[in-house]
Amino acid sequence: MATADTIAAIATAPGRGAIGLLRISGPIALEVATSIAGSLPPPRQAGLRTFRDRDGAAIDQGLVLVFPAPRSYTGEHLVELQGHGGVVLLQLLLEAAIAAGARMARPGEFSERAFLNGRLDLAQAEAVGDLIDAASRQAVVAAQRSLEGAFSERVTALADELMALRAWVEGALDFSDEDVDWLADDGLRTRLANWSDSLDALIAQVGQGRRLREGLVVAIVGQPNVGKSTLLNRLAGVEAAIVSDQPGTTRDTLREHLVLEGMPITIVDTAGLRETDDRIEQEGIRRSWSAVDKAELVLYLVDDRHDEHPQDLELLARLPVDRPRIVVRNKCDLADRSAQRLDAASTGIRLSAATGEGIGLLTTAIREFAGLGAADQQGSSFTARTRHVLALAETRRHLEVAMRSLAASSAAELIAEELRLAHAALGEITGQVTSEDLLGRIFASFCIGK
Ligand SMILES: Nc1nc2c(c(=O)[nH]1)N(C=O)[C@@H](CNc1ccc(C(=O)N[C@@H](CCC(=O)O)C(=O)O)cc1)CN2
Ligand SMILES: Nc1nc2c(ncn2[C@@H]2O[C@H](COP(=O)(O)OP(=O)(O)OP(=O)(O)O)[C@@H](O)[C@H]2O)c(=O)[nH]1
Ligand SMILES: [Mg+2]
Repeated sequence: MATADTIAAIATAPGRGAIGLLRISGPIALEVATSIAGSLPPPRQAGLRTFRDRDGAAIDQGLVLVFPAPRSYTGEHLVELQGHGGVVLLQLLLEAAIAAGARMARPGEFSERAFLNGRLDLAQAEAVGDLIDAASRQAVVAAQRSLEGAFSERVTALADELMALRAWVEGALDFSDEDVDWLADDGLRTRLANWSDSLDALIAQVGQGRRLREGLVVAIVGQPNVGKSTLLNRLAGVEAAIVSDQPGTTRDTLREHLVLEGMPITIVDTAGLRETDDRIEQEGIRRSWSAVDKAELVLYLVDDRHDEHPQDLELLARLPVDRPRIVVRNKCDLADRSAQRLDAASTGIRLSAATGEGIGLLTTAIREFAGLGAADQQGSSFTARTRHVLALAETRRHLEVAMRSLAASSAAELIAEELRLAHAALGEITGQVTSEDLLGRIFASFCIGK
């Protein structure tokens, strides 16, 4: 694929640094670099050169690295000028490259070219972005697995199998005159069912990968004074929220971003839920319910000393029915153990936000909810994005229609069409099937120079 433009960008983070990198890619990259560095070292060997700005003034001494097409990151001629990390200096280098015929690269344009030239598929290119954004060691390891192709391989394997199934069904179409009832054969049904199982396994894994990347929003709610703000502070490890023994302390919702055993999560502390005449507190409580609406998981806090409080049962019933929740029985340090009340029967996780006792149980429960399992099972996943989750869901929908049509002995045309659509949805993940619009959206979120 020929790209007419030669692009240039500063590839190191903005601001001063030890080293700064100008990246140039495209048909005249070597000429552009020569005009700045005077001469080029042999391919893939660093050479020390004096860099000159557009007016010919020597401005830096740096290393030059040449990757002739097609063995480069982008698949095009690519040159790196590795200078000192000065803000003005790098700007002058960029201007010199532009004066020599390059243009400024758009964000992600190097990776986009790598994709267009077949050096990376789309899921791998996205993994480059995920790697840069990774907020935990686990997310780094997962993104690296996607970058090396672990996710793409699974998608491609599924797509290849689906291709074979489509050939089967389309074969039935071709021979429909001959009264051979290919589709009545149980073989197709079995293979579709098996394929569906593999798809489900991938969907589960991709759900975990998305969590690693995009995190989880968790709201802490409950009656006043049960210790919601104390729990937020405990999980965040800082005194983010005001704590007091006065019910109704928290008014505004308070958000803390944290990484819980490798998983990015946003915890929202809320105003305690109760009937009140105080206008400000009423507004706070309205915000609590709105936080519940936005949360993927609700931690419903109760005071462990109070047996099934009618108010709590009523409030729990007011949570949206499909909203996942964990009942947390706080202040277990104060609860009377000798009484052996309903402990065995009562549900929920017992902990003390004040002392930290039992917090590990909560962390584990949150991880399990997110589908991430115990912390020691790390590294079996890869990163994935909402886009991938949606594409797999679309694949699944078409597959279901196809399977239902098959069971109902519908026309082979119908089944073939649904399988074709399933295949197309799957192909969007690796970029076998794409639109300009999709590419634009994906690469625009990258850094300049990436
Ligand atoms: N200086 C520098 N460091 C960097 C990068 C870079 O572009 N420049 N990278 C930027 O992402 C990452 C490394 N990833 C890279 C991936 C592929 C190729 C590349 O040139 N591939 C060619 C040749 C491979 C080879 O030398 O054997 C190819 O695949 O054909 C370069 C860097 C991180 N570190
Ligand atoms: N002993 C003990 N005290 C706790 C525990 N958690 C919270 N407290 C105390 O309970 C009181 C209320 O705590 P908060 O965290 O402010 O309660 P809240 O649920 O945020 O209350 P509102 O903001 O009013 O809704 C404070 O005095 C805390 O120190 C706990 O686990 N054990
Ligand atoms: Mg509070």
